[in-house]
Amino acid sequence: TPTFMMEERGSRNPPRPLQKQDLEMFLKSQSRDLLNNESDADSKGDGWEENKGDVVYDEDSGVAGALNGSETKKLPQAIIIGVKKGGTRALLEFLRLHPDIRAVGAEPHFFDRNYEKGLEWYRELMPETQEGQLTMEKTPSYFVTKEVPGRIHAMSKDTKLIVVVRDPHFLGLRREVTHKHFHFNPAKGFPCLKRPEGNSKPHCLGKTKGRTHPNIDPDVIQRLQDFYKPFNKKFYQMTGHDFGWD
Ligand SMILES: Nc1ncnc2c1ncn2[C@@H]1O[C@H](COP(=O)(O)OS(=O)(=O)O)[C@@H](OP(=O)(O)O)[C@H]1O
Repeated sequence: TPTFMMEERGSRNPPRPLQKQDLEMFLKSQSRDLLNNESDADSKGDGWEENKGDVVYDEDSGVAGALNGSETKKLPQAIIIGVKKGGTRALLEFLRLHPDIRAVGAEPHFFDRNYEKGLEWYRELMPETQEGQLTMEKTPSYFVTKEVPGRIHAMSKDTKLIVVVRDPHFLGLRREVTHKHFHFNPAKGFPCLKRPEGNSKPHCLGKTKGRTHPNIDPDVIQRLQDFYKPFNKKFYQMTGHDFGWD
């Protein structure tokens, strides 16, 4: 992953404050990672690009655009912090169908990799919102970074942290996303996003979602189950729910 630097290595120039073009350059340099590898062929040309483009490149993202009177950029009130490969992209994309949710399509990695850039840098990444709209982001690696909980708490103790394990916890939103927004894709084996209005094809996210899994040696599976058993048990106790994973 390319590293974004404010000061060139070996440069004699002193570090300078973050500028708008720095942010744009950073976003472009990180776009594969930020877009969660969603630049795959099967997410192109299906009429859904604006979902992510809106974040990174559009005027509407606020990265290049000016705010009008009623819109502001807010720090996120809810963050999907993990788990990696838990379906976090799908959850965010389905949540974004709701008109009261605005989200960064890319993964900002603020609380793990970019923390030193500061909260204003982070806020600047956020989409503009109107009153009543929730701001969200998802970076699943937050879940495995020990500094993250303290850092999020320091930003706001009210931020909701969402962890996808199986049934996602929703956010007290009115019922807007319904069965009409889901289209089951048998090849992928999961539901894809659908816009009930218009004729756009269902959007199944990128090639990295719904990959063929290799066959795993049963001994390895057994070892993994044995290893995770005590952690799962603790997790069931914490959540008050036996997920039956072992
Ligand atoms: N509805 C829907 N849409 C898209 N993807 C879905 C969905 N449901 C589950 N999955 C599976 O979720 C896996 C990817 O999880 P993440 O998006 O959290 O991955 S990542 O950590 O951000 O890279 C990825 O799993 P694998 O394909 O096994 O890697 C997806 O197949």
